[in-house]
Amino acid sequence: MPVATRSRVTAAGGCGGDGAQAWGSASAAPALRHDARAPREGATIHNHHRLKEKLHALTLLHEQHKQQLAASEARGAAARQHRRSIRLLNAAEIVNDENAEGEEGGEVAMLHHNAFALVPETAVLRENMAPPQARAPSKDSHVVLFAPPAEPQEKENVVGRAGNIMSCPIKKAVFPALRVPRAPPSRKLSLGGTVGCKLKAAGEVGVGTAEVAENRILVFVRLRPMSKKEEEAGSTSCVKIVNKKEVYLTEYASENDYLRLKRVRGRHFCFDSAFPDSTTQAEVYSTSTADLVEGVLQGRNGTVFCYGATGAGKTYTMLGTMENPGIMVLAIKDLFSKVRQRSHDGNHSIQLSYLEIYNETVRDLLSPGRPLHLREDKQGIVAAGLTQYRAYSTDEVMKLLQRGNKNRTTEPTRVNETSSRSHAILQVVVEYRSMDGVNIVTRVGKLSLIDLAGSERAMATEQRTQRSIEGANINRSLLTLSSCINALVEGKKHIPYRNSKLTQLLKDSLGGSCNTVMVANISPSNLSYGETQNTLHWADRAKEIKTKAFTTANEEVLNVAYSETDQAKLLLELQKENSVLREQLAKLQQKLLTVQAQTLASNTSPKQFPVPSSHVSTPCSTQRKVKRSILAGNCLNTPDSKRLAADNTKVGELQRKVRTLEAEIEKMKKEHLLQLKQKDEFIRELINRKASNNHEETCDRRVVTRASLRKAQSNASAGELKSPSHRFTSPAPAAKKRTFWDIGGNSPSILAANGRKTRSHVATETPKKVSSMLLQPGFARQRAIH
Ligand SMILES: Nc1ncnc2c1ncn2[C@@H]1O[C@H](COP(=O)(O)OP(=O)(O)OP(=O)(O)O)[C@@H](O)[C@H]1O
Repeated sequence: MPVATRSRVTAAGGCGGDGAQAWGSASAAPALRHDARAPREGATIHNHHRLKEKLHALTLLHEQHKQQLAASEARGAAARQHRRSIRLLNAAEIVNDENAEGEEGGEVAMLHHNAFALVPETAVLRENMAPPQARAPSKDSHVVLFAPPAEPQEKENVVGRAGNIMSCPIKKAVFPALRVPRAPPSRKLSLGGTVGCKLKAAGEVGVGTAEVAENRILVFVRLRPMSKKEEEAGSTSCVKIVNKKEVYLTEYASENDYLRLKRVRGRHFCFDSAFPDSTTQAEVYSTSTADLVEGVLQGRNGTVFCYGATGAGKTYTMLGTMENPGIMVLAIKDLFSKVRQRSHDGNHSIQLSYLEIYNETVRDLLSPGRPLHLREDKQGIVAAGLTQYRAYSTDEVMKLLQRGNKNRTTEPTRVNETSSRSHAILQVVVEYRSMDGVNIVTRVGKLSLIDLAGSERAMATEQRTQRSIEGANINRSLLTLSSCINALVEGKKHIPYRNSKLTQLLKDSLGGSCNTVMVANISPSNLSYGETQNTLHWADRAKEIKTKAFTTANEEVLNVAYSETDQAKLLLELQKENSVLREQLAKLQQKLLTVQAQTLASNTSPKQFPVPSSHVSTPCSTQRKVKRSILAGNCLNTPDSKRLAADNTKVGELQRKVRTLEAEIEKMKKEHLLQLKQKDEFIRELINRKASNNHEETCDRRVVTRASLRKAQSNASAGELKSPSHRFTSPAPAAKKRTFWDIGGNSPSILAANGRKTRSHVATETPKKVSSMLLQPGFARQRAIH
């Protein structure tokens, strides 16, 4: 962070002097108290003298002690070994070193403890001198020797407020020279492994499920391995993960700095968890994020953000590589597997969006285009027009992530070849619906996974112009982040969220109802000491941020009586009625055809009779002529003519009947068409109502069609998250909601004109150089750490 840390440093060499004072005063205290009780008159000079004598005696005693030590060292120091082992035992008790450090770590710890163990003896007489054990570490081994920590009067990071334990409230315990920072109080709504016990299983959380608890941001620190570049530059390790919670930062004076030579400065920090460089991605995920994913499934919002200097390992932690996927990938996998396990008790839908904040503009990474605007609505701060994808499988999400990462702005810096110059936020919204008797239970949880841009100072990037602007903007947002953290810690009423886009989007995570985790990434190199110190300082501050007690799940219960189910039923009934009407219409049409066929047949039948040729042209002419002949009275009363007349009458009747039927069918047709039209309109209206309800309630902008309804119903009946095959192949066009921003915004020329580079640009420009998994089917940049 741009704000300099108030470094509370301790000088190892100085500890001797301080130790001597402390020791001397501690020993002399009873005498002083005794003297104070003595009568004042005539005793002052005498007391002073006695005191001087005592001090002298004590000094002598320690001289002897020192000589004894030297002698015992020469003789093999059997007795001292015994004493030391006792002290080590004591020290181990105090440190409460819970972790089972490896063989190597154990060795370092021993050296550490030995250094502390000998301090009282050596420190007394050698003011401002480092104890013999606190020599400079070898470059090859990267073993850090720890000097005794500072005395209490040197601490500035003491307990601030009740309950807020700062990083270094090191207490003098059994062994006076060793002070151990107390672990931060565990979050009451504990997410560290106990969430499963505290939170009810999915489906059991009812409305207003309450846990009266206070919440605070959990802070983890992750140390990355030393990079090849750093090794080549001859850097040494300045960070030590002492145990599962403690980090010790050491600053070595340069060889030319005679004033501070041998005065090794150090500082202890304590976090919810500290990950050494050997920690796997899975370990980081399970400790930091797994419980948040569980919470999201139960309707609680969760945020994880990685903070640290450029090249400290933020993107590695968040995205990882193909071989070692990071938090984002592991969280998505976990989410889908959990949803699958619970598919029997409801319907889950997963939607995601991916955006970046670059130079104070918000961009959609999945559908790049024009900048998005932030606005506040019921759900909090949202980016208007951001694409929300409905995802059905992990593979689909992976593809979306890869696509988004290619669009992310990157640039090489001095420290990191493919440095992310923007803050990236992946948001996953999980919606759960189930029927509970007559009620529909809806639960919505949002998981935000954030990879922040490097918090380096301008020097670290060694760039001018564009990089300087970027740096200024990155720093602006991170400065605002630090201001917000400060304001939240100090309990101020006004929190300056609006000062940057990043803090606006993080508003919920920092000060809202959200389970928030911060992963502070640090480099071990002493060349990055300043950045590491800053990162640890802000991580330490962030520990104190209290988020609102998040006791109730984002859950809603809808009465089925007048709800979606009712509408769905009505729709079904109407559809049924429609199909019945259609059937009726088809039958009538069939009937009409039959009648017409009969008519035709009857019309043609007179041909079979021996009719005078003049009468046999067409049925109509026949009829006319017959009529005429009858009217004229010139008709012969023959059997043939009688039959003809009867046939004609029959035909006439049939024709009338046909005409009546035709008219009737036409009428029915019209009526049915009208009815169908009305019903279609009604259905459309219902659908619109339903869609607007959905939009208001869940911001689900899908357009519901009868087909989708049927699909949803069948999915619900199957009781699992189904994945239509077309969604696997190309989810993007189908799921895309935002069309406005697409107009001309995605052109590479526009991006180039903006002076912004994305990973896809990097991929096209320098295909050989890029070993990044982000640019290939993978996730994060891959750079060898040797
Ligand atoms: N824990 C780790 N184990 C192995 N390699 C790591 C680890 N952390 C980081 N690295 C490597 O260090 C390099 C820099 O890491 P990364 O890109 O994640 O840094 P960053 O903090 O995101 O930097 P920037 O802010 O500039 O984007 C990468 O090559 C990455 O693979």
